[in-house]
Amino acid sequence: MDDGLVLNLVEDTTSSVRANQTKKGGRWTDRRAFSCVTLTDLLIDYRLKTNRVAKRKARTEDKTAAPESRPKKKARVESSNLLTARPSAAAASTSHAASSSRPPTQVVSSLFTSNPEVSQPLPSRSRAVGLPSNAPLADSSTFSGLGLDPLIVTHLSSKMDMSNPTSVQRAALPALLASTAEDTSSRDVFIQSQTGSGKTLSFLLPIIQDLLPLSTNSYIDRSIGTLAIIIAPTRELAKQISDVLESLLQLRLRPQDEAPDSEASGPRLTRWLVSGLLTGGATRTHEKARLRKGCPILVSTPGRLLDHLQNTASFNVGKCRWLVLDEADRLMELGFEETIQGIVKGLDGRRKLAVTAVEEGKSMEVGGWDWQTRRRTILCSATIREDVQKLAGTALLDPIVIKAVPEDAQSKKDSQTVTSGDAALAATHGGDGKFTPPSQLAQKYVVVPLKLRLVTLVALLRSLLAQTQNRKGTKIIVFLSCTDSVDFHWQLLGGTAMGSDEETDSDDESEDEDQADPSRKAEHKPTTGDKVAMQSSLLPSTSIYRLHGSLPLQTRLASLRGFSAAPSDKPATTLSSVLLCTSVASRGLDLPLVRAVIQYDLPTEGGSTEYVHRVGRTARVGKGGEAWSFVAPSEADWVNWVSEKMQGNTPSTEKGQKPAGGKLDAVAMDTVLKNGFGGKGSEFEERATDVQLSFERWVLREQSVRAKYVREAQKETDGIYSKHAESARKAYQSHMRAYATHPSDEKHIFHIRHLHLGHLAKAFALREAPAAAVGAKGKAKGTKMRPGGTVKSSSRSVDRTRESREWDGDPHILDAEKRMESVVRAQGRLTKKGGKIVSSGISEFQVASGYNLEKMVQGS
Ligand SMILES: Nc1ncnc2c1ncn2[C@@H]1O[C@H](COP(=O)(O)OP(=O)(O)OP(=O)(O)O)[C@@H](O)[C@H]1O
Repeated sequence: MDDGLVLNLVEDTTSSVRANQTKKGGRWTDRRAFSCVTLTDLLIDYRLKTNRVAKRKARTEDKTAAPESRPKKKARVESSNLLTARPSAAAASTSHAASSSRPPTQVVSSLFTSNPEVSQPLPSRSRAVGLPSNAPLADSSTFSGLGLDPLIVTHLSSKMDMSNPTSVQRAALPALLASTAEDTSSRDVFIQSQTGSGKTLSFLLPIIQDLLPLSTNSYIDRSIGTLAIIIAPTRELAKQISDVLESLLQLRLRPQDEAPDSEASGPRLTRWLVSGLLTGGATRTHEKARLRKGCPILVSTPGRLLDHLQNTASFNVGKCRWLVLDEADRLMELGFEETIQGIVKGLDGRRKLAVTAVEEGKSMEVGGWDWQTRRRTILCSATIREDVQKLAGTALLDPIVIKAVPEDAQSKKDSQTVTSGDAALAATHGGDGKFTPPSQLAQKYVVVPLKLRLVTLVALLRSLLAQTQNRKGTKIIVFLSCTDSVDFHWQLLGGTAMGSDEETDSDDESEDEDQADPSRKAEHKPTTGDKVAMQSSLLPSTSIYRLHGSLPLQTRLASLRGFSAAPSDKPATTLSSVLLCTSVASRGLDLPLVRAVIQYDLPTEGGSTEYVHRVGRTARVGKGGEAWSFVAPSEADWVNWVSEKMQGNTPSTEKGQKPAGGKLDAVAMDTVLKNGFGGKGSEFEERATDVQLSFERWVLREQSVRAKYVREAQKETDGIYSKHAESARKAYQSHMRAYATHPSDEKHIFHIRHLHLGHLAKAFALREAPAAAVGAKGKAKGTKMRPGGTVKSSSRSVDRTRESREWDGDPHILDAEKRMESVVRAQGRLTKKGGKIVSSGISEFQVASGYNLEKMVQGS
C-alpha cells in the first residue's frame, strides 16, 4: 500500500545497515526470510532517502535563489499537547492552540482520502426518547400488595432502595408466591421480558419467601441440602445472581420495631438459609467440602453442576424444590441442552432415592414439612425461539407464560400477559417475535469508512466522556468481534502516548489478582503482564478494562469489579471506566451507571436479539442511556434490517408506521470526529491523523529488534515482526475470521468480499494488510485475494471457532476438548500446524461441540 504515512517514520538505524547487507550461506529459508525483511527496510530507507534528498535540494535552491527570503523555521507543535487534556477542555484548548500557533501539519496522510462516498446525515435533531419502559411502576403497585412477606418488603425498601415492583415482577410474583391460588402455586413458569426489567428478583423473591417459613423448624439447618438451584450460562452472571441473593439473605429475621426477646411475632426464625456458588473457579475438593456442609440455595453454571451431580456423593439434592434456568436462550446457544437434560434427570433420580429412603425408614431427616411437593421450574428467556421452546417442552410442565413487554410506554400502558400451557408458549413464539430495547434508550449509528474506524472510536469515547465530565463515574462498554481484537485494542489504547515513543504506564489499581492462585497464573500469560486496567492519555481520568472468555476467571471478575466500582471507591484520577469486551458481556450483566454501549463491531451471531442484549447493558430499570453502532459503508443496509427484525411482527400503526423502540438515528462521522477532537473547520482531520500516527508508531515501536524475528520470517511474509505488530496482525486476522461467521442470511450485508483489506488494516493501526487474512494459516481454502485489497471467499471456509464455543462459562467443555485432543492425538489424527492443533484433512473450524466431544471421549 502506497502510503505517505511511511515518511513519518522515525528512522530505524538497523534498517539502513541491513539494506546494504546480503545474506550468504545457511539454509535457503533463512536467506529468503532475510530478504523479506530487507525488502521492507529498503522501501522505508528509499522513502527516507528520497525525502532527505528532496529537502536538501529544496534548501540548495532556496539558498541560490533568494537566501534572505527563506521563511523562518517554525517550531513543531507536539501533537501530544493537543489531545492529552481532559476531553471537556479539549475542544476549547485545541481550537485555540490550533488557530493561534499550530503550523500547518507536516504530515500528509491518506486517512481522509480514497474512502468510499458516504452520504452523511444532516446535523440531526435526535428523536425524542420514549418514557422508560423497564422502570419500577409508578402506580399503586407495591410489593406487599403482591403478597410478599413484610420482612422481605422492609428489607427491599430499607436496604436495597426498592419500593415498587417493575412490570415483570408485578406479573411474576403472584404466579410464583406459594400463597396464591392453588392452581398456580405448583405450576412451572416461563418468563420473558425486556433487558434491565428486574427478572432476577422476580424469581429470587418467591424462592426466599417459600423457604423462609422453614426457618421456624429448629431441626432444619443447612445440612438439609440444596432446596433451590439457579443455573446461569456464564460465570459472571452466576456470580452476579449470587451477589443479589447474598444481599437479600441479609434480611432481618424479625420486624425492626420488635425487641430480640419478644414473643409477639410468633415462632423464632433461624438463620440457616445460605447461598453457594459453583462456577468451577475453586478446586473440586473445595467445592465438594462446601456442598457437604450444605448450600440451601445454589447458583451454578451448568457443566459444573452436572459434574457434581454425577460425581459428588455428598451433594444432597433429594429435596430440591426450585430449579431456575436463567438466560435459557443463551444456554441453548452455548450448546447446554444435553447438560440441562442431564441435570433434570439427575435431580429426578436423587429425589426418587430420597423418597424411597424415607419410605423404607432409612432416613428420618425430613419429617414435619411438605418436602415432597413437586419441584417447580422457572425458565427465563429473552426470546421464545424454537430451541428454547424445545427446552421448555422437556424442562417445564404445563407452564404459565409471563410476558411483560411494554407495548406503548409513551402512553404509560404496559402489557403483561399471563397465559397458560404449552400452547400459550407456542402461540407466543409464532405470534410476536418482538424483542426491543427499552424505549428510553437513544439508539444511534454512524457510518464510518474502514480506515477511519479507530480514530472515530477514540473521538466518540472522548466526546462521551467529556459530556459527562461533571457526572462522575461514567462507564462505557465497547463490544468488539473477538478476544484478539479486545486484547489488541486494550494494549493499544493503554500503550499509546501522543507524540511520544514511551509506553504509558498502566493504572496502579491494576492489582494482580492471580497472585492468590499461582496455578491460574501459570495458565494465563497475557502479553501486557497481568494488568487489569490500562490508562490512556487520549482518554484522561479513565481506566480501560477488558473482558473476554480467554481470560482467567479471577482476571475477569477483577475487570468487572474495577469497571463497575462506584466513583467513591476509585482514585480521583480514574473516575470513569471503559470496558472493551466480546459478546460475553452482552447477556444479563447488570453493571451500574453504564452511560453508553458502543458496538464497534456489530454482532456476528444472534442478529437483532444479540444487538438488543448488548444495548440492554445500559438504560436499565428506567435509567437513560445511549447505544452507538459503527456501520461500515458496505453494511449500510444493516440499519433497516435490524430495525425490522427488532419490531418483528408488531403490527403497524394506522399511519402505516411501526411503533418506536426499534429505530436508530444517524449521526455524521464528521460530527463525532469534531466533538471528540475539537478544532476549527476541518482541523479535526489533522488531529485524527496525529492520533492514527501515534497508534501506528506504537505498532512499529519494536521494529528495531526485529532481527531476532528473522527466523520467524520463514513462516510469515508480511515483513513486520514486532510484538505489537504481531498483536495487531493477530487481531486483524481473528476479526476477519469472526466477520466471516456472519450467518448466510446476513451475507448480503456482511461479506468479507465487500471489505477493502488495506483500509481495514488501518483500523488495526497496520500500514498494510497482513497476507493471511482468513483461515488459520495463509489463505484459507476458498479464499482469494483480489486486486485492490478486497477478498473473495467461499462461505464454507469460515471460522466456526466462535467466542461462544470458546466461552462456555464453565471449564466442562474446555476440559472435554482437551481430553478429546489427547484421545485423537493418540490415534494420530491431530497434527500441530503453526502452533495449533489441527485435525488432518478436516477444517480446524469443524470441531464438534464440547458435549459431542465429551461423548466421543467416553466412547458413547
Ligand atoms: N423493583 C425494583 N426497583 C428498583 N430497582 C430494581 C427493581 N427490581 C430490580 N431492580 C434493579 O434493576 C437492575 C436490573 O435487574 P436485573 O439484572 O434483574 O434485570 P434483568 O431483567 O434480568 O436484565 P437482563 O435481561 O439484562 O438480564 C438491578 O440493578 C436490580 O437491582
